[in-house]
Amino acid sequence: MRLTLDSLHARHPAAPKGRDALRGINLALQPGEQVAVIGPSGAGKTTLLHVAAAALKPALGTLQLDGTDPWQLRTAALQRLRSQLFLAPQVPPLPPRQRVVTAVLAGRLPAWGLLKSLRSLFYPADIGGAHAALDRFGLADKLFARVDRLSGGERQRVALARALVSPAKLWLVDEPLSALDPTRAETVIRTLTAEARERGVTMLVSMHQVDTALAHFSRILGLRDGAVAFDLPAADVSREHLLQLYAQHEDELHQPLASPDAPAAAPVVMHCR
Ligand SMILES: Nc1ncnc2c1ncn2[C@@H]1O[C@H](COP(=O)(O)OP(=O)(O)OP(=O)(O)O)[C@@H](O)[C@H]1O
Repeated sequence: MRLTLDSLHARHPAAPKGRDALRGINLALQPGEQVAVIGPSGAGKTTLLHVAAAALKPALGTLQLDGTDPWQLRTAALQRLRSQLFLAPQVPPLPPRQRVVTAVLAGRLPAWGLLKSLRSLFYPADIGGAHAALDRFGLADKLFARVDRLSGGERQRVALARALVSPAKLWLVDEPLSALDPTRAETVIRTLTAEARERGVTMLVSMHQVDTALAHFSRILGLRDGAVAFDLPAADVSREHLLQLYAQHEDELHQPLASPDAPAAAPVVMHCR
């Protein structure tokens, strides 16, 4: 799916009279493109994903999905378009007593009719599909576990497994690694990018892990104060770009950037006694 934002402004719904959280964003993603959004806390990353998912109406400017402005559509057409969008929030709102299999198959609901969807709540309709999706995120053994018995990181991965069973053509993923340890985070981001590539899905992912974003995405969007600070191939993002993007928020750069002039770290010497 092609995603286009043109001179777009948006406000947080809880602050309708406040300052715009997004200010004059111009952005275009081609079908199948994968872009990481980085920037300090409060930069507008989550707001951008919500606007792109047609969950938050722009205050000014336009959003287009495959050339259509969703906010010009009638309700039924808007619902159809939304079924092609998958928004994975940072904290997935999973019903606590639900089984994991049902939570994953909720991703399939837009492709099913009402009757099949209701039936699947009691008799999961595609257990094999849910199992395969969970397996990609190392959670196959949790298929019948209750959601409230999962850790925060496991819940986050269940929410991502939903994307794999959904019919969506645009994935908007908000900080998918925030509850994961570094090794797990590496596996998850590899899986997510590979699956999106295989399906030809367009993907916009917000991240705080700058080094992971640079390693796994070919295009990086730097957001600061609701505006695009840079939109560059990952290979062109320099230390200076990152220092400017995170100025006064240096603590948010998970791994402090080594100065190019700094001497290489001394090798660790282990002494045997
Ligand atoms: N609950 C809220 N009530 C009012 N305004 C909010 C709220 N949440 C966010 N905002 C406004 O929207 C702006 C953008 O917030 P947003 O959540 O999009 O940023 P973010 O880059 O995703 O931050 P983080 O990395 O901390 O999740 C904030 O700077 C703030 O002005």
